[in-house]
Amino acid sequence: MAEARAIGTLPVANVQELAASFNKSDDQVPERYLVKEATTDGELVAGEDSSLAIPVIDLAKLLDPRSSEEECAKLASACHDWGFFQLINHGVPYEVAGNLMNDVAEFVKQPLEAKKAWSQQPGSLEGYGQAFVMSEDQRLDWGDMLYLQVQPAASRDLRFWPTHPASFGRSVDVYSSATAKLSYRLLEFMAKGVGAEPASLLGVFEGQPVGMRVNYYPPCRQADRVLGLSPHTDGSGLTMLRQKNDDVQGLQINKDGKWFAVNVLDSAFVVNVGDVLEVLSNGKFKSVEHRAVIHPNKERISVAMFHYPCQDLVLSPLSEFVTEGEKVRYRSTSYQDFLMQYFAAKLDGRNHVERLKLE
Ligand SMILES: O=C(O)CCC(=O)C(=O)O
Ligand SMILES: [Fe+2]
Repeated sequence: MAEARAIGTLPVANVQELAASFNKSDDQVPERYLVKEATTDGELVAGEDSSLAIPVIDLAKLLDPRSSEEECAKLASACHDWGFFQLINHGVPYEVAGNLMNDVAEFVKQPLEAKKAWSQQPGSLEGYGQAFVMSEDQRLDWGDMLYLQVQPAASRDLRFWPTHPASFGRSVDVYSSATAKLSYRLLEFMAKGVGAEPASLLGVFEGQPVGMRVNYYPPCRQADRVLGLSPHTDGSGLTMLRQKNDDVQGLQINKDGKWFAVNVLDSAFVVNVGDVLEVLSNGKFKSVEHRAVIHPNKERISVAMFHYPCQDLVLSPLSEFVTEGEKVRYRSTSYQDFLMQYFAAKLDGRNHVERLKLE
């Protein structure tokens, strides 16, 4: 990620502060945050009915030889049809995620002046602020972020790591080691689910960088006129997300042109396929467009862990994933170039991965 660190974003107002005064006023949403169409317009499927909800995958079933094959197949179709699933029985202790979420909430609660100690610096992706703001007239998202490279430990830039609360660093360390290990297990089962040898896929990801993004979405009185995070795909391999309050919905997934709201199950990870994994799998797993919407009177905090591939990767479908007689569907590119482009543009649906498609 060294090169990616050379790119940055334009500084913009802190949304937590803005929301605090806006929500007490009678004003209209500031022009720069206004979406063209209300986020409630168009078809939105709430996902109460299980056939309309993202699939649930059970790690205990994947690990049990009696159910593994069936669950692997379910995992593979979840990654193909939805690009998303919720993972239960994942074995990451409740307190490991709980400690991180508490520390993150503690960080967010501090006054802005205190948080400024960890602000993004010009030309840097890491730190507290926003991302993907490339021009003065770009519409802005209703949220603040803290982005850090968290693994491997030697790559950490501690200038951006909050020292309040004091346990923050330790919580991130324990949590990110756990999600990294879990991501390798999942990649192995995903490969098996499509009949591919897992070794080369694992070789691309094991021991490689992990980025962490804390998303803070303040409430907004006119919630349907703003977006917390614009529609996008993730530039990673596999992303694993948890949120602080499981009762506040925010994440929505675009499937067949409809937005599906995700009801996060208690203590589950929401896992999704990123652009890199779509390409490596020759499209057998899909990097699906998603967005975050805002609640009218509740804040929401989510933490996304981005599991990246090795930095010198030539990004192209792995031969294990190109079935005999099947076409190679993506052109080959240097992963570094891909990443530079990803972080040097505004969030814009599936455009990064679409550009790599051959058909
Ligand atoms: O907050 C969410 O639910 C979505 C976050 C997300 O998509 C991201 O950080 O890339
Ligand atoms: Fe995302």
